[in-house]
Amino acid sequence: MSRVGVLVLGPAGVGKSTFCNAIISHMQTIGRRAHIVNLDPAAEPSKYEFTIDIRDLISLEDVMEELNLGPNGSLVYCFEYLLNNLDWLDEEIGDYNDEYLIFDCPGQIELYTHIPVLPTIVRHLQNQLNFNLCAVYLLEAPFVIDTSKFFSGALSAMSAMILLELPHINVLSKIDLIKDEYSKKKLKRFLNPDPTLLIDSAKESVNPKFDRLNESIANLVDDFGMVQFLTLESKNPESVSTILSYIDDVTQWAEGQEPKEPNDQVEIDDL
Ligand SMILES: Nc1nc2c(ncn2[C@@H]2O[C@H](COP(=O)(O)OP(=O)(O)OP(=O)(O)O)[C@@H](O)[C@H]2O)c(=O)[nH]1
Repeated sequence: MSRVGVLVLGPAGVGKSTFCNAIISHMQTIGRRAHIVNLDPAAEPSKYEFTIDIRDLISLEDVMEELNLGPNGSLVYCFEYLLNNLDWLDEEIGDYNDEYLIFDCPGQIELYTHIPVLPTIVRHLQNQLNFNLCAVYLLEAPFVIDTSKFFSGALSAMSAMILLELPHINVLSKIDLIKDEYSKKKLKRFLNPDPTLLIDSAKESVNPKFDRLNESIANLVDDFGMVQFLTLESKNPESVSTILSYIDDVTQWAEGQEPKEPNDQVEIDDL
């Protein structure tokens, strides 16, 4: 018996729900069972039905209306409410065994970087419900092709990695939006870059007084192995399938397989 949970994380609008739908669709096609767990109390309707939906427990709209709070305060309230009612989640998850649960998380990254909501849920899923978990952290490819934005995105991914302490897969989403050769070339530098190249590239566009800071960040990101990104185009089944195979590996779904080196399969020239 094994339970696999995939936490899909990343800033607002990066393509988390689209990826959740794409992976469910792909798994259905190949005859595997998976379900979406919606952890966003403000979620829009999805193509696939949520098997478990936090909005059945509490919704952002109700909290804003009844407690007269703003959207951020209401979101924090919803999660504190969930943490006080984790038995609801236990009951909903019930007996889902031998299948994937894909957790579609809200885009407010402070929920995993500033307040310990997701770390608490993660420990609960691991310790009480025996989940094998991994985090898939999405960043938008068109956003990160500037070095300074890449640093900012990589640091936010690293922060989630350190806080959640889970096997972590970084993904650059919306790769189909990188069309011109110049941008493709720039993006290629970020898939598995040399820190020296990152530093040189930062020097091209950032005020020299930040050189030492950028150098430290590039080395830190490199030391943590954080600069390895897979690429995702949610409409492309092959791209979704590649990410699924990494998830299978890190969650040991497919036993006996050697873990792959991220980026081995990334062929930016094929874009
Ligand atoms: N071109 C392109 N657009 C995409 C891709 N994935 C998602 N989008 C678009 O990006 C927008 C946001 O996608 P969502 O899946 O709602 O993003 P999200 O991260 O779940 O958003 P929040 O729940 O608000 O944090 C939508 O208009 C999607 O159609 C992709 O691979 N390529």
